[in-house]
Amino acid sequence: MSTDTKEVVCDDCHTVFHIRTARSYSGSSLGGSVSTLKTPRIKVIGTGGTIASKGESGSQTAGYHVDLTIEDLLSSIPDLSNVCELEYEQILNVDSKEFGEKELLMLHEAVSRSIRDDSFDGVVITHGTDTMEETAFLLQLTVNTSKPIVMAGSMRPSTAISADGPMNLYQAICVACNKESWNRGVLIALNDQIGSGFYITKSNANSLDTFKSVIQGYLGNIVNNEIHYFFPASKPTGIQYFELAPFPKVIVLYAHQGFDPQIVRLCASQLNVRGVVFATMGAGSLSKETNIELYKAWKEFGTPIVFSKRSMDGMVPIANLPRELEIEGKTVQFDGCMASGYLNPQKSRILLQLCLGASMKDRQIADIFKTLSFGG
Ligand SMILES: NC(=O)C[C@H](N)C(=O)O
Repeated sequence: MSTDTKEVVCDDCHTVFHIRTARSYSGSSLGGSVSTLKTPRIKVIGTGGTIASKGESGSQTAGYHVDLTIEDLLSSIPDLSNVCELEYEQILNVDSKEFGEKELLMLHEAVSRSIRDDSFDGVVITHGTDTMEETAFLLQLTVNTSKPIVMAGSMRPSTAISADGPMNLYQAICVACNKESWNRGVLIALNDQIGSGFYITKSNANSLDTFKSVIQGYLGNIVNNEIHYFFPASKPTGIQYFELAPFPKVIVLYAHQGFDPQIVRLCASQLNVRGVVFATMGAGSLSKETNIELYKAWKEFGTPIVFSKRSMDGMVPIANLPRELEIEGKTVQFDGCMASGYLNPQKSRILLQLCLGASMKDRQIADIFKTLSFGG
């Protein structure tokens, strides 16, 4: 494998990045799973996460730290030269809890640039699993392409006995090489399964079998180098694309018994919050008092409120929104509330940010949620 290293300075934050590119050349395709005649060419973008982490011993599966480059990771996979040509780029090396606007913009730029490059057949992103679903959702709504974008991560650090990273990354690269992966949107390939980045969520904080979208299901399965898709290629229902604009401040509030409704006013009045997503109880339940405070915040500060849910599965239907409220004997119309449909709070937050970034008003935002998050 030949390697070139170049230094690039980020215009935005002036950070110096060492971008390493390497190519491996190969002959045969992989166990019948690669259906292109030419050897696929894949861009791998490294951002960090547990997959790039090291612990002190083989049995340590918590308290480890990011310490491996994407080059280290790729060189731990022996069979890659039989699969594709690849080029890699390290844009970040952080735990995914550190992802914010700056990191997302950097990743978005690197993905868009790689997708525009006709020489690449697909893109693989290594990423921490904690916020992988958020990044996948954002990319899904901001990068319009038929090429596969596949996210890979791991639940065990590279030093663990039975580390899952190398196989997960290998499989993600195989998924990106596969012609059947085109036109399916952003994919998350982990633990032998392929899921839609639009819907899938991390369901277990520790287990290898963590990414689930129980109602929507998996798109495919990977066994012994074979990739099996269960359905023909399609993207999530109602998909549409947004321009990336500066992210307006949108927060998620978590509802519970005894929730203090004053928090809503505090956020809107003191913290410059432009939108609120609520992880409601059940399918849109908030106390009467909380709904009244939400209405007041919307009236006074124009803060749209998205009603999402604490439960991993199910949805918030429009019928459960508090569209009419009784306040001091008068009935008021609360048009600033929207139902998240099937989207969880963290994905709803990103959608609300994209809508607000596009200067959309309440009704347009409600329409976007209806089109995008109700599965048609
Ligand atoms: N499994 C993981 O990747 C968790 C890690 N904390 C991260 O998200 O970066």
